[in-house]
Amino acid sequence: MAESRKPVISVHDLAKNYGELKVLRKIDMDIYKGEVVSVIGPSGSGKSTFLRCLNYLEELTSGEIDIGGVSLKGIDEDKHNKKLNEKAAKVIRKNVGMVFQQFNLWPHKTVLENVMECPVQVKKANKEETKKKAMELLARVGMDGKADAYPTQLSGGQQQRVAIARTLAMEPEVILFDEPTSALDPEFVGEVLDVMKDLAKAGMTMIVVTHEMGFAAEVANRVCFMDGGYVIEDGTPEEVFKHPKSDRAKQFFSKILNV
Ligand SMILES: Nc1ncnc2c1ncn2[C@@H]1O[C@H](COP(=O)(O)OP(=O)(O)OP(=O)(O)O)[C@@H](O)[C@H]1O
Repeated sequence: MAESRKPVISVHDLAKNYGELKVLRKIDMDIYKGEVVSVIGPSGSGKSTFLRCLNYLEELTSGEIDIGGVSLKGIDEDKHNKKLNEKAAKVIRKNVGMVFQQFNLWPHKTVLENVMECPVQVKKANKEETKKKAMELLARVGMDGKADAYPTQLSGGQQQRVAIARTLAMEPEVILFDEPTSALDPEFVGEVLDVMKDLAKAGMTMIVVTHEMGFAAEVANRVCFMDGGYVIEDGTPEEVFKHPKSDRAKQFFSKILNV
């Protein structure tokens, strides 16, 4: 049992500065297999920066992130950590997928090619097998009928579902979602959330920066409320939404939940 409680991601004393601006101040967090963590908080509180540090899209100023035994370390402690981080990131990115607000599909590749690209190029996987698997993943997100379409021929919701299939194609252990529905017209939000709900049900470990309080309340089993570069609430949706300890969270929820 002890083995299963080993965190998938362990964040210790993480800080991130942009010059003088202290964006993340001191983050300590362990994330376990199968957890669906919603990261919420006011604009500018550091949510996206935190997520981006987890797969080294941002350099860490200080502190440490451990993912599956591979570490990223702050460069304030030792400048040489930058080189080590770059090496570590190559391993980490194979285990940690990311879904972006703006989908980031390759515009000149078809839907199927988008999903096949990383396994074939990065993992050097067999093309025929990858194609079969890519079609299964497209079916899983309801996009197998559009395998030969190009991204510009799709709605935002459809593009985001393809982006999720593309991420799944790398068989990640964890998926990071950075405001995956924020760029969508309201009518397409539900279809993307439904795919994310299915992933959560299937046991995928997910960290989701979102303004969708409904998703956070219904699907997440853990909610982290960030403010000013700190995680100031961390608990079940019930605990954080209904019984926040901090005045800052109480204020924030009373505004957005209209209570
Ligand atoms: N590359 C950068 N260079 C300088 N400052 C940055 C950079 N990226 C983010 N910031 C600043 O860091 C702070 C936190 O940004 P971040 O995007 O992490 O916040 P957020 O909580 O995700 O906000 P939002 O909900 O509006 O997306 C903001 O003040 C932002 O302007």
